[in-house]
Amino acid sequence: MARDLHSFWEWGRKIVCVGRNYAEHARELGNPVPGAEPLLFLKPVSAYLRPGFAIRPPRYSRRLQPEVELGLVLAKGGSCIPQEEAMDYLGGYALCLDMTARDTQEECKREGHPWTLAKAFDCSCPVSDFIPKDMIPEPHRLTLWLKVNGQLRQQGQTSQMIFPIPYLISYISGIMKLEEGDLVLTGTPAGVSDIQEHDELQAGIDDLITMKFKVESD
Ligand SMILES: CC(=O)CC(=O)C(=O)O
Ligand SMILES: [Mg+2]
Repeated sequence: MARDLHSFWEWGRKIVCVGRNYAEHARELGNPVPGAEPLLFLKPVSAYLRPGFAIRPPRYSRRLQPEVELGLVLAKGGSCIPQEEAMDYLGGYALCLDMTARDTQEECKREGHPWTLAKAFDCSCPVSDFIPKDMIPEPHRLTLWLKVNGQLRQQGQTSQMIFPIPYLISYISGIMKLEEGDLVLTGTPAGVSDIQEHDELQAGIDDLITMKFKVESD
């Protein structure tokens, strides 16, 4: 039986993240722009954080950065989904922050380690309410934005994605089975920057949806 996607973060399965899907963001961090294939990493479902709860930086990081991203919520599962059918597997969208311990990530890159500590800690995936698919008829024509204490830090168009949504769903499902309730983070546009304790983050998709989070330490 189909489950209620409006609470996908309560029962959802995996969070698959796409990295460097916006060329300008890859360049701002001195990273190569992906060639033929997207860069993927995972977050556990324990990473979910809902508005009303504070973002708590991991104890080992001094450089926490939010990355505003469009999330894709899967309505049904499949393997090796053809690009032409990919949008039929989508139930809707969510606005997400891919919280990143940037200093830890730099160290992981230097040491050749996976990004788990930098990307998969508790609170590392703040997520908005579910947005049904029919509310966004043109997902490649959206503006994603992020303000910190009222100041605009990130603003980018989903039209700038290197790998578009049908390609991502098809590509990921050829590697790991996608399941109902899975979330795919599609990468962040340029403008990432550090945040501090007591900062207030506000993110949005155009004027369609917005969400707020405070940063607090224990
Ligand atoms: C360098 C990164 O952290 C990649 C990433 O997550 C992105 O959205 O791009
Ligand atoms: Mg990201």
